[in-house]
Amino acid sequence: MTAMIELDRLHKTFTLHNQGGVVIDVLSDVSLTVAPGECVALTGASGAGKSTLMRMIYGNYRAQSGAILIGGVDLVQAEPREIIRLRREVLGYVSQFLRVVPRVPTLDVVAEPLRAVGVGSDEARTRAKELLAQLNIPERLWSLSPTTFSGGEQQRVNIARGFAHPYPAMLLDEPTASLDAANREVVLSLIEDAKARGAAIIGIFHDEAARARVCDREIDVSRFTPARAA
Ligand SMILES: Nc1ncnc2c1ncn2[C@@H]1O[C@H](COP(=O)(O)OP(=O)(O)OP(=O)(O)O)[C@@H](O)[C@H]1O
Repeated sequence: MTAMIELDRLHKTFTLHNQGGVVIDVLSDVSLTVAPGECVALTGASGAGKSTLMRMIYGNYRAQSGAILIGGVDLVQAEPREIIRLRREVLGYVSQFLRVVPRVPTLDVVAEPLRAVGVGSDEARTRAKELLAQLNIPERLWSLSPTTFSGGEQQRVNIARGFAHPYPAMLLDEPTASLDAANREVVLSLIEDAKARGAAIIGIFHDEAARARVCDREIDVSRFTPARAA
């Protein structure tokens, strides 16, 4: 099957302009493919480069060389406009933290990614309600902005939002961290559903049991870490 996500000989350095222009070699020669329906876990010690790699795949960090193909579009070469389109239609990102927009009701926060791809208001809200109910957000909170919600409630709203649109490619950054057992189970089944409909997923999971259950392969990112001078 053709890959949905394909990383080809990526190289990433950071230049510390405020520290004498020191160049840190973080990742080199990263090649990796993820097929539709497959979930790959990034592992490796703290500082190995897992978050850096995720941020590169989402287009937040620019690679020095190599290619990041998402559904055939190379993010390394793409114009900002193209990256925005890709994030809206193709590439989802779910972190543990919600970026709260003040005054927008929770229901609309969750429905928004669907509205953005042209889904009608009623259908988008129906899907949002379904996800909020699944993630045990009490109905009395749906019309309120999540600004004042607890950390756990915000995390679950963020997950609902992240899974509203069926992205063909998804990046998951610790999606089960600090959830209770029941909600963790809901998130794992959302991931399984996404795989079943053909999503290609890359994730960071410190939760080993979660990783073992939903991931098909593990990639230890330290294999891409250039030997660093002491
Ligand atoms: N913006 C940045 N500027 C300079 N160096 C950075 C930057 N971001 C990350 N690094 C360096 O890149 C290396 C990899 O960091 P990264 O956060 O990707 O690791 P990680 O594997 O996600 O670690 P953890 O499991 O602790 O989150 C570290 O040595 C870090 O200091």
